[in-house]
Amino acid sequence: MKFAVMGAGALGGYFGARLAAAGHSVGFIARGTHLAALRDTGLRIVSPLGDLHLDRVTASDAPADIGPVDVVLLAVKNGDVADAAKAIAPMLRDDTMVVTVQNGITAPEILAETVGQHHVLPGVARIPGEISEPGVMMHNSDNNALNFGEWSGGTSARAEALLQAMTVPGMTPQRLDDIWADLWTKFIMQSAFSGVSAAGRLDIGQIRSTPATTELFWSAMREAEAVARAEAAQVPDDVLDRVWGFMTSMPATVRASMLDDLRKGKPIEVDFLSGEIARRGRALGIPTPVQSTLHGLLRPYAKGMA
Ligand SMILES: NC(=O)C1=CN([C@@H]2O[C@H](COP(=O)(O)OP(=O)(O)OC[C@H]3O[C@@H](n4cnc5c(N)ncnc54)[C@H](OP(=O)(O)O)[C@@H]3O)[C@@H](O)[C@H]2O)C=CC1
Ligand SMILES: CC(C)(CO)C(=O)C(=O)O
Repeated sequence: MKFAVMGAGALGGYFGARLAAAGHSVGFIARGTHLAALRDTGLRIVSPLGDLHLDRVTASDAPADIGPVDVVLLAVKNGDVADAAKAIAPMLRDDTMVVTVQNGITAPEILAETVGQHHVLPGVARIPGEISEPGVMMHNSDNNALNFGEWSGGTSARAEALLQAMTVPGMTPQRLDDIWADLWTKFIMQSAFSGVSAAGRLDIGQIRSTPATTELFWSAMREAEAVARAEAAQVPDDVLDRVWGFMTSMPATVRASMLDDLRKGKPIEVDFLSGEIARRGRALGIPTPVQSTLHGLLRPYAKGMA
């Protein structure tokens, strides 16, 4: 299949590199010093699942240079989704699939407003990592899940073909019948994790080993779960235990991607995580004091400090 990665950062770089190494055609859309490094020295993945160096990649800041593709992996941060949705027009045919990976619940809707819902396959990624220096993606655990599904549920020939194409070494794709349930499950987790990790400058090990901080994390999750259920999200009855199981399975040094962004002075996704839970809670009449506090503490950094 012919892929394009819109936003070849941590996730886009990782998945795009694995797909390219397996023989797929992959065009990377990047910018700034990272694009310069991709052009000069290629893309390097440092990963417990095996390092990879692609010394030549097709990289540009202009989607027209890549042209129409079968699949666009939309891997920009939430705050860039609306602009990226407009920018990818030259890479779309009528039947191009656009897969999202953003934390939170709003990216598929924002994307669909511009490109149309029929293009969009909402996705959920569980893969801790960051761009550690231009041209280098550091993968911080062996989690590499990319779940996706059809917007309206069930399956389709195109979703099955995509699953097959993405089943390559270093990737664990899964097609789900109800991708929205997984988006909400991750949203419950990530609103709590990113808020506590970033506000407290804490990695996952510190959150797990400090009872008061563990309780804070659970309180934030309970608020997010209440909002999810009021929104009729079909999350499992034991969603919080499942999330905690995932939290305890990750290496102690993993921290939320939002903490990495905060430390780099980059924009952070707080409006799309704790802020979105608090906003929906207000609309639904559900109290969200912990999520609102996390949002308030982090909101000053939403646009970054760089
Ligand atoms: N990192 C992680 O551990 C995880 C992240 N996620 C989610 O995945 C999404 C992507 O995160 P992540 O990979 O960390 O983000 P990154 O910041 O590493 O990657 C996004 C990249 O897209 C680039 N970009 C944005 N807009 C454009 C544009 N118009 N043209 C060219 N390049 C562009 C950014 O450039 P620039 O840096 O200049 O802005 C950046 O290099 C987020 O929504 C996050 O919530 C989900 C699971 C795990
Ligand atoms: C929890 C983690 C690292 C795992 O995917 C994540 O999604 C993030 O911090 O953005």
